[in-house]
Amino acid sequence: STVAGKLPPTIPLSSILAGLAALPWRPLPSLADVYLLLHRLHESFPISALRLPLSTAVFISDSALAHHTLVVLGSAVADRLPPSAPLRRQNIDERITVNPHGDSWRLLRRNLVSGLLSPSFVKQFAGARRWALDMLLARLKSQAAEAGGVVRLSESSSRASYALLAAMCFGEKLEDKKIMETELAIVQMTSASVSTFFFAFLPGAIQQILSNLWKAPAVADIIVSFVKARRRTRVAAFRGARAIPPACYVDTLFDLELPSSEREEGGRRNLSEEEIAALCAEFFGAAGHNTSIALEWIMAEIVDRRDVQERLAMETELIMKNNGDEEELLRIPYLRALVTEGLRRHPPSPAFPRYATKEFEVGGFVVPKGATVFFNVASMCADGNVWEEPLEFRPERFLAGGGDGDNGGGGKVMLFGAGNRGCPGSGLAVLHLSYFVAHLVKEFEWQPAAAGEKIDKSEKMEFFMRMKNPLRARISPRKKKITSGLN
Ligand code: HEM
Repeated sequence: STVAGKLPPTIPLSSILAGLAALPWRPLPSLADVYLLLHRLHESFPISALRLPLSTAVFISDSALAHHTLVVLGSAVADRLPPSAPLRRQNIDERITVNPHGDSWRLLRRNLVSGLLSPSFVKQFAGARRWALDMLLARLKSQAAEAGGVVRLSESSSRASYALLAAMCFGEKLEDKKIMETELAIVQMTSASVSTFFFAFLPGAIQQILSNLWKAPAVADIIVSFVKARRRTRVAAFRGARAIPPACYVDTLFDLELPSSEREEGGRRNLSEEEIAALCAEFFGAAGHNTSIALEWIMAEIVDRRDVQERLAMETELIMKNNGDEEELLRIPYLRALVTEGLRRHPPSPAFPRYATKEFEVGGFVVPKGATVFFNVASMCADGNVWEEPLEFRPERFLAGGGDGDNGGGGKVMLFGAGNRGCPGSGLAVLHLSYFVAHLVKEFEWQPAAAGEKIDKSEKMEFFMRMKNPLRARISPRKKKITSGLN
């Protein structure tokens, strides 16, 4: 039945044109353009709609409305927009991020959450984290030695982040060249899905024509080859009668059974190697770049903040005295506040889409069934009605008594989405960020590359919001401050 009420206001064409005029020109607007446009328009429009010929896009830029929609009305937006025809041809439909709310989605998500992301599994990878960190520190030291103390963090940090994820995914510490190739493959797959995002809004027949003209790249061979290699290792172990418990993401996927197609009703089936590779690619895509981009932003914010670095180094050092295991690291309130504030100030995913599976009402407006609902995270994080001085980087706001709540913003931060489809990897992301930030600051003192230089914090929207000019900073070994008298 129809809910009484009206559709959210449409942003006037004049405002959209003014916003578009300010964007770089492209023949087809990309997802990135939508994000940028939204960000510029959010203040006047906490909720708005754009009627397209075949569907409606709704944009929510207000945290209270977003929270209500995702958490209270959750089931109304429990799906994401189905992939467009050209992307469907890749035979990679079984993915957590895009599967409709149903059995396959539930099984795949549960497999990830209760497998790879479970506390015991995560703990198992402490060695891999140390290995990736050592790789990062070594690269930074050699860069600094070559360039008079100056480093560029982004390349090294994304390599370390991919190395760690590859270890979690394939159970193997890959050599540098293979990590680089994996990273490249994921970047290519991600940009293909970004550039075809708008296909999904076109009529089916046009999508079909486009899918004949343009073929989305299949899952990269390199990822399929890692899956096959892992299968061989497992078969060899079984032959040797060694029962091996699942040790990485791929292992859990080999063992998983999904409901099978209509042909064998009620039956179950295992995933094919290509499907497993697609799920691995999804894991890298969801976890890789945004973590390393967030790390770069956090470091950019603290390069010229000696006070922040010293406080963190001091608190970390005190904890490290007691063994310094990762669980202790996560209990340092200042570190947690710093990471959360970094994510708030520079959310790597500035918006995320959902799909309205039924008509619903929010903020006095009606969102029609079939609408794509975009949650505009960047606007919520920069909302002056919610945050005191939102453009300032102030970790203290997330400490008890800090004014903005001591529990990650008390529901005000939507960094990881919310509700039953919210990001399942938020804990892992925060762990990895805390781990890298704490060690980078414990190991080095960070300063602008040239004395007195201001860090350029301009943004550049690709699939993620990254630094337009990658961070360059000067590092030197940190001198220990804590004297024995403090212990
Ligand atoms: C800084 C890092 C990260 C950010 C900012 C981030 C952000 C997000 C956001 C905004 C969503 C959409 C949530 C929603 O619709 O409510 C999402 C979904 C998702 N994220 Fe993350 N994420 C991060 C790291 C990770 C990691 C480390 C993983 C590892 C497994 C991961 C896996 C996923 C998956 C599988 C989904 C889809 C969930 C579903 O549709 O059921 N993310 N993420």
